[in-house]
Amino acid sequence: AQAQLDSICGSHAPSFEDREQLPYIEALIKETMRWRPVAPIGVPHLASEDIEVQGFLVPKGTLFIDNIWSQSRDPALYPNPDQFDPARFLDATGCLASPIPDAHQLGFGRGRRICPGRDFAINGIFIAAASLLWAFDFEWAVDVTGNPVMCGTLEMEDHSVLATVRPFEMKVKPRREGLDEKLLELLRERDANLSV
Ligand code: HEM
Repeated sequence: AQAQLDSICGSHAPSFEDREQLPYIEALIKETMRWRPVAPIGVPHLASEDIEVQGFLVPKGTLFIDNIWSQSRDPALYPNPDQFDPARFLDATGCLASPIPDAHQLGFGRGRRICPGRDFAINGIFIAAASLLWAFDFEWAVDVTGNPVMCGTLEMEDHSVLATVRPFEMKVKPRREGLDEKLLELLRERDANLSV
Protein backbone atom coordinates (compact mmCIF):
# COMPACT_ATOMS: atom_id res chain seq x y z
CA ALA A 1 0.00 0.00 0.00
CA GLN A 2 2.76 2.43 0.90
CA ALA A 3 4.70 1.72 -2.31
CA GLN A 4 1.59 2.59 -4.34
CA LEU A 5 0.94 5.72 -2.24
CA ASP A 6 4.54 6.85 -2.74
CA SER A 7 4.48 6.30 -6.48
CA ILE A 8 1.09 8.00 -7.03
CA CYS A 9 1.13 10.75 -4.39
CA GLY A 10 4.84 11.31 -3.78
CA SER A 11 5.29 14.23 -1.41
CA HIS A 12 1.62 15.33 -1.67
CA ALA A 13 -0.86 13.96 0.84
CA PRO A 14 -3.43 11.67 -0.86
CA SER A 15 -6.73 13.19 -1.97
CA PHE A 16 -9.94 11.80 -3.48
CA GLU A 17 -8.55 12.66 -6.92
CA ASP A 18 -5.92 9.95 -6.45
CA ARG A 19 -8.49 7.32 -5.57
CA GLU A 20 -8.74 5.53 -8.94
CA GLN A 21 -5.00 5.12 -8.95
CA LEU A 22 -4.90 3.62 -5.47
CA PRO A 23 -6.64 0.27 -5.98
CA TYR A 24 -4.58 -1.37 -3.24
CA ILE A 25 -6.14 0.95 -0.61
CA GLU A 26 -9.62 0.07 -1.91
CA ALA A 27 -8.76 -3.64 -1.75
CA LEU A 28 -7.38 -3.19 1.78
CA ILE A 29 -10.66 -1.63 2.91
CA LYS A 30 -12.82 -4.30 1.24
CA GLU A 31 -10.74 -7.06 2.80
CA THR A 32 -10.90 -5.45 6.25
CA MET A 33 -14.69 -5.14 5.97
CA ARG A 34 -14.87 -8.78 4.88
CA TRP A 35 -12.38 -10.25 7.34
CA ARG A 36 -13.58 -8.45 10.47
CA PRO A 37 -17.02 -6.94 9.74
CA VAL A 38 -17.83 -4.23 12.29
CA ALA A 39 -21.44 -5.40 12.51
CA PRO A 40 -21.09 -9.20 12.17
CA ILE A 41 -24.80 -9.90 12.74
CA GLY A 42 -26.09 -6.71 11.11
CA VAL A 43 -29.08 -5.07 12.75
CA PRO A 44 -31.82 -7.55 13.76
CA HIS A 45 -35.23 -7.16 12.06
CA LEU A 46 -38.69 -8.34 13.10
CA ALA A 47 -41.41 -9.56 10.72
CA SER A 48 -44.23 -7.04 11.18
CA GLU A 49 -46.74 -9.48 9.61
CA ASP A 50 -46.91 -13.11 8.44
CA ILE A 51 -44.80 -13.42 5.29
CA GLU A 52 -43.75 -16.17 2.89
CA VAL A 53 -40.06 -16.60 2.12
CA GLN A 54 -39.03 -19.24 -0.43
CA GLY A 55 -42.18 -21.26 0.27
CA PHE A 56 -41.88 -21.08 4.07
CA LEU A 57 -44.34 -19.24 6.28
CA VAL A 58 -42.54 -16.80 8.53
CA PRO A 59 -44.95 -15.79 11.30
CA LYS A 60 -45.38 -12.20 12.46
CA GLY A 61 -42.89 -11.43 15.26
CA THR A 62 -40.08 -13.63 13.85
CA LEU A 63 -36.63 -12.18 14.49
CA PHE A 64 -34.28 -12.05 11.48
CA ILE A 65 -30.54 -11.95 12.01
CA ASP A 66 -28.34 -11.34 8.97
CA ASN A 67 -25.25 -13.50 9.44
CA ILE A 68 -22.80 -11.10 7.80
CA TRP A 69 -19.86 -12.87 9.47
CA SER A 70 -20.61 -16.19 7.81
CA GLN A 71 -21.51 -14.66 4.41
CA SER A 72 -18.14 -12.99 4.18
CA ARG A 73 -16.44 -16.31 4.97
CA ASP A 74 -18.05 -18.32 2.15
CA PRO A 75 -15.04 -20.30 0.80
CA ALA A 76 -16.65 -20.50 -2.64
CA LEU A 77 -16.45 -16.70 -2.91
CA TYR A 78 -13.45 -16.11 -0.67
CA PRO A 79 -10.98 -19.02 -0.82
CA ASN A 80 -9.09 -19.49 2.45
CA PRO A 81 -11.50 -17.05 4.11
CA ASP A 82 -9.70 -16.63 7.45
CA GLN A 83 -6.62 -15.37 5.65
CA PHE A 84 -6.34 -11.56 5.46
CA ASP A 85 -5.49 -11.02 1.81
CA PRO A 86 -6.38 -7.72 0.06
CA ALA A 87 -5.06 -9.19 -3.21
CA ARG A 88 -8.21 -11.31 -3.52
CA PHE A 89 -9.90 -8.11 -4.76
CA LEU A 90 -7.21 -7.34 -7.35
CA ASP A 91 -6.50 -8.80 -10.77
CA ALA A 92 -3.10 -9.92 -12.04
CA THR A 93 -2.24 -6.34 -13.06
CA GLY A 94 -3.05 -4.93 -9.60
CA CYS A 95 -6.33 -3.30 -10.73
CA LEU A 96 -9.53 -3.73 -8.75
CA ALA A 97 -11.31 -6.87 -9.93
CA SER A 98 -14.87 -7.47 -8.91
CA PRO A 99 -15.79 -11.01 -9.87
CA ILE A 100 -17.46 -11.32 -6.46
CA PRO A 101 -21.14 -10.29 -6.50
CA ASP A 102 -22.02 -7.47 -4.09
CA ALA A 103 -18.43 -7.14 -2.87
CA HIS A 104 -18.93 -3.36 -2.87
CA GLN A 105 -21.46 -3.68 -0.04
CA LEU A 106 -19.49 -6.11 2.13
CA GLY A 107 -20.35 -5.58 5.79
CA PHE A 108 -23.25 -3.18 5.14
CA GLY A 109 -26.21 -5.57 5.04
CA ARG A 110 -28.49 -6.02 2.05
CA GLY A 111 -31.82 -5.27 0.45
CA ARG A 112 -34.19 -2.50 1.41
CA ARG A 113 -32.54 -1.81 4.77
CA ILE A 114 -28.95 -1.81 3.54
CA CYS A 115 -26.84 0.79 5.36
CA PRO A 116 -27.62 4.17 3.76
CA GLY A 117 -24.35 5.58 5.14
CA ARG A 118 -22.09 3.13 3.31
CA ASP A 119 -20.60 5.49 0.71
CA PHE A 120 -20.08 8.14 3.38
CA ALA A 121 -18.38 5.55 5.61
CA ILE A 122 -16.16 4.08 2.87
CA ASN A 123 -15.13 7.53 1.63
CA GLY A 124 -14.08 8.49 5.14
CA ILE A 125 -12.21 5.23 5.68
CA PHE A 126 -10.49 5.64 2.30
CA ILE A 127 -9.11 9.11 2.99
CA ALA A 128 -8.17 8.27 6.60
CA ALA A 129 -6.40 5.00 5.66
CA ALA A 130 -4.61 6.54 2.66
CA SER A 131 -3.48 9.60 4.65
CA LEU A 132 -2.27 7.60 7.66
CA LEU A 133 -0.36 5.06 5.55
CA TRP A 134 1.15 7.86 3.46
CA ALA A 135 2.29 9.78 6.55
CA PHE A 136 3.31 7.13 9.07
CA ASP A 137 4.86 3.72 9.63
CA PHE A 138 3.16 1.59 12.25
CA GLU A 139 4.89 -0.91 14.52
CA TRP A 140 3.89 -2.87 17.57
CA ALA A 141 4.64 -1.09 20.85
CA VAL A 142 7.31 -2.81 22.95
CA ASP A 143 7.36 -3.79 26.63
CA VAL A 144 10.17 -2.89 29.09
CA THR A 145 12.29 -5.78 27.81
CA GLY A 146 11.92 -4.58 24.23
CA ASN A 147 9.59 -7.39 23.13
CA PRO A 148 6.69 -6.42 20.86
CA VAL A 149 3.29 -6.34 22.56
CA MET A 150 1.00 -7.74 19.90
CA CYS A 151 -2.75 -7.89 19.64
CA GLY A 152 -4.10 -11.23 18.38
CA THR A 153 -6.33 -11.27 15.31
CA LEU A 154 -9.25 -12.61 17.34
CA GLU A 155 -8.90 -10.28 20.32
CA MET A 156 -12.19 -8.56 19.74
CA GLU A 157 -14.58 -6.63 21.99
CA ASP A 158 -18.31 -7.09 21.93
CA HIS A 159 -20.38 -3.88 21.80
CA SER A 160 -23.88 -5.26 21.32
CA VAL A 161 -24.23 -5.56 17.53
CA LEU A 162 -20.75 -4.13 16.94
CA ALA A 163 -17.49 -6.04 17.25
CA THR A 164 -14.25 -4.06 17.39
CA VAL A 165 -10.64 -4.94 18.02
CA ARG A 166 -9.59 -4.42 21.65
CA PRO A 167 -7.57 -1.26 22.30
CA PHE A 168 -3.82 -1.76 21.78
CA GLU A 169 -0.76 0.45 21.60
CA MET A 170 1.38 1.07 18.54
CA LYS A 171 4.52 2.98 17.69
CA VAL A 172 3.70 5.51 15.02
CA LYS A 173 6.67 6.95 13.12
CA PRO A 174 6.56 9.80 10.59
CA ARG A 175 7.84 8.59 7.21
CA ARG A 176 8.24 11.99 5.57
CA GLU A 177 10.61 14.91 6.04
CA GLY A 178 8.84 18.02 7.32
CA LEU A 179 5.62 16.12 7.96
CA ASP A 180 4.41 18.61 10.60
CA GLU A 181 4.57 21.46 8.10
CA LYS A 182 2.94 19.37 5.32
CA LEU A 183 0.05 18.39 7.60
CA LEU A 184 -0.45 21.95 8.82
CA GLU A 185 -0.46 23.13 5.19
CA LEU A 186 -3.10 20.51 4.38
CA LEU A 187 -5.27 21.57 7.31
CA ARG A 188 -4.99 25.21 6.23
CA GLU A 189 -6.00 24.28 2.66
CA ARG A 190 -8.99 22.28 3.90
CA ASP A 191 -10.04 25.08 6.28
CA ALA A 192 -9.84 27.53 3.40
CA ASN A 193 -11.97 25.24 1.21
CA LEU A 194 -14.54 24.79 4.00
CA SER A 195 -14.90 28.52 4.56
CA VAL A 196 -15.58 29.23 0.84
C1 HEM B 1 -18.02 1.17 8.49
C2 HEM B 1 -19.13 1.86 8.83
C3 HEM B 1 -20.51 1.26 8.83
C4 HEM B 1 -20.91 -0.04 8.81
C5 HEM B 1 -20.07 -1.31 8.78
C6 HEM B 1 -22.38 -0.04 8.81
C7 HEM B 1 -23.14 -1.18 8.78
C8 HEM B 1 -24.52 -1.18 8.84
C9 HEM B 1 -25.33 -2.37 8.85
C10 HEM B 1 -24.83 -3.82 8.79
C11 HEM B 1 -26.63 -1.98 8.91
C12 HEM B 1 -27.87 -2.90 8.97
C13 HEM B 1 -28.40 -3.18 7.57
C14 HEM B 1 -29.59 -4.10 7.64
O1 HEM B 1 -30.50 -3.87 8.43
O2 HEM B 1 -29.59 -5.10 6.87
C15 HEM B 1 -26.65 -0.53 8.94
C16 HEM B 1 -27.79 0.23 9.01
C17 HEM B 1 -27.81 1.61 9.04
N1 HEM B 1 -26.70 2.46 8.94
FE1 HEM B 1 -24.76 1.86 8.82
N2 HEM B 1 -22.81 1.27 8.82
C18 HEM B 1 -21.71 2.10 8.83
C19 HEM B 1 -21.72 3.47 8.80
C20 HEM B 1 -22.85 4.25 8.76
C21 HEM B 1 -22.85 5.70 8.65
C22 HEM B 1 -21.58 6.55 8.51
C23 HEM B 1 -24.15 6.09 8.69
C24 HEM B 1 -24.76 7.46 8.60
C25 HEM B 1 -24.10 8.52 8.12
C26 HEM B 1 -24.98 4.90 8.81
C27 HEM B 1 -26.36 4.88 8.90
C28 HEM B 1 -27.14 3.75 8.99
C29 HEM B 1 -28.60 3.76 9.14
C30 HEM B 1 -29.50 5.00 9.24
C31 HEM B 1 -29.01 2.42 9.16
C32 HEM B 1 -30.45 1.89 9.30
C33 HEM B 1 -31.05 1.68 7.90
C34 HEM B 1 -32.46 1.07 7.94
O3 HEM B 1 -32.79 0.34 8.88
O4 HEM B 1 -33.23 1.31 6.98
N3 HEM B 1 -24.16 3.80 8.86
N4 HEM B 1 -25.36 -0.06 8.89
